[in-house]
Amino acid sequence: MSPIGPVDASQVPRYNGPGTFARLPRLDEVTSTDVAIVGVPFDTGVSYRPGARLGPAHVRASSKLLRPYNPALDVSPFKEMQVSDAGDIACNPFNIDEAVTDIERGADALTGDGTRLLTIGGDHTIALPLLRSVARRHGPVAVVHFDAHLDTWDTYFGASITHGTPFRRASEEGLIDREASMHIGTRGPLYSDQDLSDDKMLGFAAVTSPEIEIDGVAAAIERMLARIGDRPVYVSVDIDVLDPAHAPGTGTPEAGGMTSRELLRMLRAFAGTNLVGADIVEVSPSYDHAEITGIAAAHVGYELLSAMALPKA
Ligand SMILES: N=C(N)NCCCC(=O)O
Ligand SMILES: [Zn+2]
Ligand SMILES: [Zn+2]
Repeated sequence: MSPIGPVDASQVPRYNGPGTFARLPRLDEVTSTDVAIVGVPFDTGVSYRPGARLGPAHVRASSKLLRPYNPALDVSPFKEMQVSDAGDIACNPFNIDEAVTDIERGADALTGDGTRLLTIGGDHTIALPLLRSVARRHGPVAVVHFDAHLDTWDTYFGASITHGTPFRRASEEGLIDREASMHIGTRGPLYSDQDLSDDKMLGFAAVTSPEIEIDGVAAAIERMLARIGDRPVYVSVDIDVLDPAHAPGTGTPEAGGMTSRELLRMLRAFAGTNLVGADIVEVSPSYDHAEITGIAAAHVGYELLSAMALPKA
């Protein structure tokens, strides 16, 4: 049976429903799914501007213009595999520990049959329970983390699970492959130079935003692919990796970031890799204008799905 694709925009105008990502079918409308899109509307872990709990609905609404064929990778992702929208994981907004358990259980329930997840957040806290779930299936994974921030800080106000700490916890818990994980696009002021030495100890390499400017995207892709090799890879995209000009709708914006064109090109390089899951986080719609950030996030999702649709090299 061939996959059920998106609603045809030549038959039903794209501003009509449904409200699923890319107008794809809902999970309960398909018999099985290869990839599920799932929202995690959680933002109790933020340290500055809130609002990412409204990210999943915003990114879905901004994804209506996506078309079925991706010329950059010569693939029709929704023909190659069944992709469906699983709705949102309900998680406790008042208790971070409980929310993290809710998210991990929700992810486990969706992936028990081998389904891969593309998660729309939510703040970056959610990467921790998502990685716990992924590592249970695949063992420690190569994490490629696109972000202005390291997110390997230790605690904020004594709290160990926040949006600034998921990758330190993931490294401590053995969820990531310390030989193969890296940040892309990091930049901006830190608390001290110890942030960088701690980060290295935790197993992360980095291609910083200034390095991308100086050496170019091709060199960044080369370093990224060399680092991950043929390991199972999990991609986490904090939308604030983009310059605020390309993604104003986010909670902790930092000047001097990547363009959306550079980011989409880097994501296409995951075609042929063993991409076991991905998330897009930190879209905060109340700071967005003209859906700039929502549209960027929707295209990020589309390129990740396209890469997932192509066979492993
Ligand atoms: N946007 C994410 N994920 N983290 C930013 C944390 C920055 C800070 O509070 O210092
Ligand atoms: Zn960030
Ligand atoms: Zn982050």
